[in-house]
Amino acid sequence: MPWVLDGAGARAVDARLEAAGLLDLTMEEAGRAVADAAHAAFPHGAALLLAGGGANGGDAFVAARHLLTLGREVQVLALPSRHPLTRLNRRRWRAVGGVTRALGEAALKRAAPGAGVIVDGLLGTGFRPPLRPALAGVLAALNGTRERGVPVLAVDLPSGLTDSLATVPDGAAGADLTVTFMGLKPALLFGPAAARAGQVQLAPLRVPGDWVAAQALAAQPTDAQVAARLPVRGADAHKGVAGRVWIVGGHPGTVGAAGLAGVGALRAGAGLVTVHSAAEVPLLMPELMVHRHADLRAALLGTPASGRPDAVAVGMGLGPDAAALAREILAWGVPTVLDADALQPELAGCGHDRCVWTPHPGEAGRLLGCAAADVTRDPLAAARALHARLGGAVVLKGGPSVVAHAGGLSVSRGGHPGMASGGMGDTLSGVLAALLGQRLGAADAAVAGVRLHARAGERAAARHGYGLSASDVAQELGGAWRDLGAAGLPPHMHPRGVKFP
Ligand SMILES: NC(=O)C1=CN([C@@H]2O[C@H](COP(=O)(O)OP(=O)(O)OC[C@H]3O[C@@H](n4cnc5c(N)ncnc54)[C@H](O)[C@@H]3O)[C@@H](O)[C@H]2O)[C@H](O)CC1
Repeated sequence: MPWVLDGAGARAVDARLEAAGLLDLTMEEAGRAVADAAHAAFPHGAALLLAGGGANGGDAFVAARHLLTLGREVQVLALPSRHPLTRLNRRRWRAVGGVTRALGEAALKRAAPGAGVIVDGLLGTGFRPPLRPALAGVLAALNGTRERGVPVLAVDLPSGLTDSLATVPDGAAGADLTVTFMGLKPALLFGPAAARAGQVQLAPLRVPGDWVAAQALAAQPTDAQVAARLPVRGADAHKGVAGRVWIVGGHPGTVGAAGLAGVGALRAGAGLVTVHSAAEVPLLMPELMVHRHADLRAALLGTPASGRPDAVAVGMGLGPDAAALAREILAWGVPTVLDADALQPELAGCGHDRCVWTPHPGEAGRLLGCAAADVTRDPLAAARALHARLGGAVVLKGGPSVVAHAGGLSVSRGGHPGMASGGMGDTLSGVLAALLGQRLGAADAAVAGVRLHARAGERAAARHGYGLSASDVAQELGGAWRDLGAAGLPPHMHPRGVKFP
């Protein structure tokens, strides 16, 4: 299981490693992983390693030693070594004949132009902004060299990024490849910080798995683990057992939202999908049942309990009265997806444990009473706060999306930037409602639905290129299901029982 781990979590694991006398071995393994990655990705020319005073610099000294044994020409520029293991590995570097010169802006500018790769081991999880002026010039020179075409490999995270945040502090370095240890740092997953890190490789290191799991902020389930959450359908299934789903949405001007949610639900396996709207919703698929109601509220609330669906998605393009209608639907107690106009602060406390709430950062800010920028700065904290307020499962949409539920946080993998287009969230709501209708709990539906949708987006991008429509993505949902490895498996072979948060 790949974990998401911030600097505080990594330090807690380090403390256990140190108490066990293993921290030196862990740094050796970390530095060796850096050397192997640098040699594989940038096999030509001299390697120039930049070592800071902390343990991040210690990793760089270890990497220098291993690059030498791999036959590379190696230069090291270093700040004074403060961490005991950094001093130890600096001595070991000298013991194998390595030379260390003092790092400064001028020394870097002299050494960098001929390098085949620069390894940035200046600042890792121990960095606290703002950047001190003495290092600002060094990082500016590093960025300038990279812009002129010399590739940079960052150790753990690019120097000057804050491990747990998606924002980029002034003066931070960029990298082409980042080799990170034990767990993915949030900065490597979200927003502009992630864009600075280039390609990310996780070196889990041979640390007891439960030590890392105990400190992890979130999980990033594999596709096999996601597949284990998808519903299993017997060979004798019929539409009545595959879930009756209602889509409640649409308003003059936003009728497509409800139709797209309906398509998402059908493509994610719902047995019967009915769209209820106060407006004329286009019939995007003839298999959808579309009802226009002069009085939507009266029509829905007049339904006897026996006629209620197995799952509802409410809010997509629903318009100004969405919160009142959503409140009454929530009182039914049926599994419910709340999206778009139904994501209103006054509904906090009205939900139940079979609800999935699907805000994007703007809607999340509205629910939390903060700016969208506060949400995108620390999406894990925002998702946790939303779950504390709303319960059930929360899908904080983004690239990647975060799912918060009673078992913890889960970060989705994959997707495609072309999915940033109108209607994509409506389709997701339909997918989630379909999974709830097929008897998945809120957490399973949220984790599996988000990955299914992201995988469909990857497939749509492969087929259509960059600009993707929600309809393109919906068409790929069946293939995405198959890609995840779940469809067609008979129940006794289905990989259920894999537990993860
Ligand atoms: N558990 C693991 O994942 C392992 C990680 N390792 C590496 O250890 C670093 C973290 O090491 P630490 O000594 O705690 O901190 P850093 O080396 O990142 O930074 C300390 C260094 O930075 C200076 N500094 C702090 N803030 C600023 C600032 N604003 N401006 C300038 N300089 C600053 C500070 O003075 C120190 O000198 C982790 O990232 C991994 O690379 C280990 O290898 C073991 C396993």
